[in-house]
Amino acid sequence: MSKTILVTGPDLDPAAVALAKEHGFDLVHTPAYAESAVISEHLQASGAVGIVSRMGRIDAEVMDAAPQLRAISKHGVGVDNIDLAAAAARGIPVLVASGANAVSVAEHAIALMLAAVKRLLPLDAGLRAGRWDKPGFAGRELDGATMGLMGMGAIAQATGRMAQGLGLTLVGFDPYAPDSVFEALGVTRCETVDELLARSEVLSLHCPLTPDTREMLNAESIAKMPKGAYVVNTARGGLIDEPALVAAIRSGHLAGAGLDTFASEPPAADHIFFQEPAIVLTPHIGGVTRQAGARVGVEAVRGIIQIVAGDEVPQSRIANRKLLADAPAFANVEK
Ligand SMILES: NC(=O)C1=CN([C@@H]2O[C@H](COP(=O)(O)OP(=O)(O)OC[C@H]3O[C@@H](n4cnc5c(N)ncnc54)[C@H](O)[C@@H]3O)[C@@H](O)[C@H]2O)C=CC1
Ligand SMILES: O=C(O)C(=O)COP(=O)(O)O
Repeated sequence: MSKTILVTGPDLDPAAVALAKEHGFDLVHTPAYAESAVISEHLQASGAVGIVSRMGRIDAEVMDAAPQLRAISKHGVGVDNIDLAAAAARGIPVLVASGANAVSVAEHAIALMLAAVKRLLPLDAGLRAGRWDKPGFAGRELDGATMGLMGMGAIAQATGRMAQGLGLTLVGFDPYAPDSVFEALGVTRCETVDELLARSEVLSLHCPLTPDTREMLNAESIAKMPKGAYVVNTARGGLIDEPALVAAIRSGHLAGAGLDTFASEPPAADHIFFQEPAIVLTPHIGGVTRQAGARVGVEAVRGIIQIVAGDEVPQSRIANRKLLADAPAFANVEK
């Protein structure tokens, strides 16, 4: 059996590369943001038994190009780019590195919030262009404001803790999280998304992108937020109807936004966000720190090594565990 792992995107952290090498695995790469057909070609040419998924879709077509494939490891958490059902139908576990990048992404959410609320980028740009934009400027304090957390998982919890340090009060919505998660952090549980929206002076998105959450923030739902509120999105761009967000800022209903992710990445050069100075933008970089990169890379590679070796992997790390349990025995894999 081949001992090759295909990474869809840039190099992994050196610690992950070393772990692969130690276990006799080679790492090969596709270009960043490769189309499915290009990923398929790389899988066939390399005979890879595992994929570390960073960029690009891993769909049924890709899996069918690689009957030798044993495991798919997300380089992180969000598996919206992977067809979980197609993987389960082929007996392929999809692994996630839960929590491994949570602190880095939470720090990024706080940075985006502060940059948007304190208008750091327009003020910096004005100063560099020779303006002293102090007369007439009125910022806002965050102490005492309410932050709404959409999703109460690892990143939301870390963001919430940091926001509490700045004096924000927390409310949250997560239909799947137990009360204990809210209670441990002192977060008021909202029973509906509408209640969350109505209470959020800063709304920070931390839920996965699914059919239920796609464009959950649109013209209608934004209208339910308080006037002058801010949106922070370090989760997935597809959670937001992007033109509706810009329209709400231009109408004065929202005061601004801090966004790390786009509905389509990388965005087109003329993306509507680039014309709106009240939006602070970063290129899906929240989890890209040396510290998180080491933890995530090692977890991602370790998961593939364990599956290939037939070792137990904690069920909580398998994103398609329920689908796998229901799937017929897989006949198409080289054991
Ligand atoms: N910007 C970046 O670099 C990164 C972005 N992400 C994104 O952040 C998301 C959250 O990551 P984690 O907190 O680590 O994941 P997590 O799995 O710990 O938490 C996600 C939470 O969302 C909840 N949820 C699911 N459906 C929901 C719904 N319809 N409404 C409200 N809540 C819902 C789940 O119950 C869970 O508690 C990921 O799905 C990913 O898309 C993750 C890591 C890096
Ligand atoms: O964990 C996630 O879902 C991510 O978005 C991580 O992205 P990355 O592979 O660190 O560029």
